Amino acid sequence: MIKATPAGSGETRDNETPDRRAPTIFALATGAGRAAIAVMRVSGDGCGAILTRMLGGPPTPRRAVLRKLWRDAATQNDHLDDALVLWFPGPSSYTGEDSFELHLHAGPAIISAVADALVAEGARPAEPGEFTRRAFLNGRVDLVEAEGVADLIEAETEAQRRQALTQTDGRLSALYHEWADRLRSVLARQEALIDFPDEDLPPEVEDALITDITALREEIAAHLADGARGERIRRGLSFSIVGPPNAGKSSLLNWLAERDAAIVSPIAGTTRDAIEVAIVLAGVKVTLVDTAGIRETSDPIEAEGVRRAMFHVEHSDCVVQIFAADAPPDTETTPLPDAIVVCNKIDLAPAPARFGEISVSGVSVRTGQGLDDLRETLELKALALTSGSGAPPLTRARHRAAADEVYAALSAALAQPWAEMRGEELRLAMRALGRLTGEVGVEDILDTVFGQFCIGK
Ligand SMILES: Nc1nc2c(ncn2[C@@H]2O[C@H](COP(=O)(O)OP(=O)(O)OP(=O)(O)O)[C@@H](O)[C@H]2O)c(=O)[nH]1
Ligand SMILES: [K+]
Ligand SMILES: [Mg+2]
Repeated sequence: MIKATPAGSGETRDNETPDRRAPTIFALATGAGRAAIAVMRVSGDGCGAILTRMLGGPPTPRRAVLRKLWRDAATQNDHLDDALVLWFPGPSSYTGEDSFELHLHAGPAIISAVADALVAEGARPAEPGEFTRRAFLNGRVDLVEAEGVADLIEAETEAQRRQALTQTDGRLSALYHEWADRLRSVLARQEALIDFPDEDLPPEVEDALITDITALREEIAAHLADGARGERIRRGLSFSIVGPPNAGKSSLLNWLAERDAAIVSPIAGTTRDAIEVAIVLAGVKVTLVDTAGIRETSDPIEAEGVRRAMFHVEHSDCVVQIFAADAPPDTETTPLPDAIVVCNKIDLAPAPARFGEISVSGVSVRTGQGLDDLRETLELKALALTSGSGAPPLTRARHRAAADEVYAALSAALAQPWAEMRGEELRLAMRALGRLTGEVGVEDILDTVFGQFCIGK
C-alpha cells in the first residue's frame, strides 16, 4: 500500500509522547436510525492511500465531489455507493491530520460495507472523542475548547448552546490565556528581583508586582464567585415543588410539563417518590421535581417520601412552596428560604397577599387563573440564577478546581515576605493554569475528558 504523506506535522503537545504515525480511524459522524445520509469520517496517515484505493485518487481538497466508491477502484471491484467526498489534507483539518468525509446513502448495508472496506485498508473504528483528542494533541484546540465541543453536541437549550459556543470559539480559553500571560510577566519580573538583588531595582518594581498579583487574584476570585452560573447552565437547574398533601403539587407539575407526568388524585399522600421532569424555562434547562406532601405520617413508605422531599428542599436551586387556598398554612409554618410561594385553588377561596415576608402568587390549576404569571415568575428566577456579567462563565468542576488552585497559590505568594519564596508559589499558579488549558501535565485526565464524547467526534 502506498503510504500517504505523514499528517499532523504541526507542533505536537509535549505532554503525550508523540506517535509519529497516526493510525487511521473512522466513525459514523451522524446518528443511528433511519436517515437519508450518513457521514463517515476518517482521519490518520492512511487517508491518502485509502482514497487512492477506493476512489482512484484523492479529489480536490476541501471541495465536495460526487464519486463512485469502490472496494478497489483500480479493478472496479465491488461498487459500494455513490458518495459525496470531502478531502481535508493535514494539517489544516479538524484533527490536524489527513482526513476525509464520505457522505453515504444511509442504508445500514452500505455503512457496514464501507466500514469493512476501511478496515481492510488498515483503519480501525474510532473511540469516543478520538477525533477531538487528536485535534487537541495536534494543537488545533486547547482542552477548554475541546470540552466546549462536547457541550455543544450535548446542548439542548438556548442557554447551553450559547455557553458552549463561547467555549468552542475560544472566548473562555482567551480569558485563561490572558491570565497566564499576566502571570508569566509577573514571574519574569519576580525572577529579576531575585537575580539582581544588589542592583538597586527601584522599590516601585516590587510594588507593581504585588499590585499585579493582587489584581489577578481578585479577577480569579470574581470568576470563581459567579454563583456557579456556568455549571448551572450546563447541568440545568433544579426547581422542586413542595407543600402539604393535596395542595396541588402534582397538578402544577403536570401543567408546567404540559403532560400527565404525575398522578393527581383527591387522596392525600398520592405522590410518594420524587418525580422529575425536564422542561425549558426562558431558554434554561430546568428539572422540576414533584415531591410527596409533607406531613406527619405513620406509613413508612410515605415517611420515606417525606424524607426525600426534604432532601430536595435542601438541594434545589429554587423551591416552589405551595399550599391550597382552602387549607392555608397555620401560623407556625414559615416560608422556606428564597422560596417562590404559591397559593393554589383560588377558585375555592381567596389567596392571602403575603406569607411571612414573601408575596404570594395566587393560582388555580383547575381554572388556569394566575398560571401564566407564575410561569413568568419561574422564568425570571431561572434567568436570575444563570445570568451574570458578560464575561464567559466557568463551566466545569475541573475548571473550578484549577482556578481554585491558582487562587490559593497567588494568595500564598502574596503572604510570602521573601521574594525567593514568592517565586515558587507563582510557578505553582502557572502550572495550575497550564493544566486548565491543557498545556502541561494532563495525560492523566485526557481519558476522562475525551471519554465523555460520543463516537465520531
Ligand atoms: N378546586 C381545585 N382543585 C384542584 C386544583 N388543583 C388541584 N386540585 C385538585 O386537588 C387534588 C389534589 O391534587 P394533587 O395535584 O394530587 O395534589 P398533591 O399536592 O400532588 O397531593 P399529594 O401528592 O397527595 O401530596 C386533586 O383532586 C386535584 O384535582 C385547583 O386549582 N382547584
Ligand atoms: K393528592
Ligand atoms: Mg402529588
